Amino acid sequence: MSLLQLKQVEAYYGAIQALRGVDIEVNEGEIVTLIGSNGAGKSTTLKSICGQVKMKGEIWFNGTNITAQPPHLTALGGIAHVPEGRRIFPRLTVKENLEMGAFSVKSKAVIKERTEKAFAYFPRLKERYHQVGGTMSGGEQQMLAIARGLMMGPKILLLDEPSMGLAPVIVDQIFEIIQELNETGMTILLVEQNAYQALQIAHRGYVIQTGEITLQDAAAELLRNDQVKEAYLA
Ligand SMILES: Nc1ncnc2c1ncn2[C@@H]1O[C@H](COP(=O)(O)OP(=O)(O)OP(=O)(O)O)[C@@H](O)[C@H]1O
Repeated sequence: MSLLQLKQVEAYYGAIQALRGVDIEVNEGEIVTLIGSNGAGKSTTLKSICGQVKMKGEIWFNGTNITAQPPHLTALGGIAHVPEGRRIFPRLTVKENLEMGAFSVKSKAVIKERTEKAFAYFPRLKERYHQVGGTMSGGEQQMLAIARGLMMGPKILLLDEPSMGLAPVIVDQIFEIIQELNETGMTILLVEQNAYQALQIAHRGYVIQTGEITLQDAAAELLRNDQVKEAYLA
């Protein structure tokens, strides 16, 4: 069943058009990856889902038209956006960051349960529970950013370049956790420049070039595709 659907999405920064007729569908239970080079429009695609950019076209989520819905409502509605660059609260502890992620959750029991669940995926964060976020390593901060996204109990995770700037061994860990999250039921839209690794864990993928989707296929097919190999896997 289709959980998220972008229909003919166009996005603009003032006079600059960043997306042109983007159609993307994410089914429940899938990892879908959106790959493309610098400036192709990957982050803008996620921003358009979360109401952070001026757009035309339609966005449907879980049977509801959420086009241009403001970001806090998208979050409340079950979409967790983990933006590029690990934007955690650097002066707050791991605990406080996670609590901020659950901003609308009133029940302490639910917050506790979700924190425990997050620790099951990210044991490192449990060890760092009272540490100030900004003093942790890049990989730990990325883990915290994802864990914070989980605190609202979302139906889908939108991940913007979780591998950016991290050492290869840490990237492997992050991708493993993404796969685990998916195997335990989370639907994921993964934006990546690291096409090879993203396609390894994804079910399907889309290629975006200067704001347009130029290819879409099963991830395994994209890994074999000559154009993809030449442009993104070299
Ligand atoms: N705030 C902004 N103002 C003006 N133009 C912007 C803005 N943000 C992005 N753009 C432009 O929109 C286009 C798409 O950018 P976007 O950030 O979505 O690309 P991306 O594929 O995510 O690449 P990157 O990995 O570099 O973030 C680019 O041409 C970029 O220069």
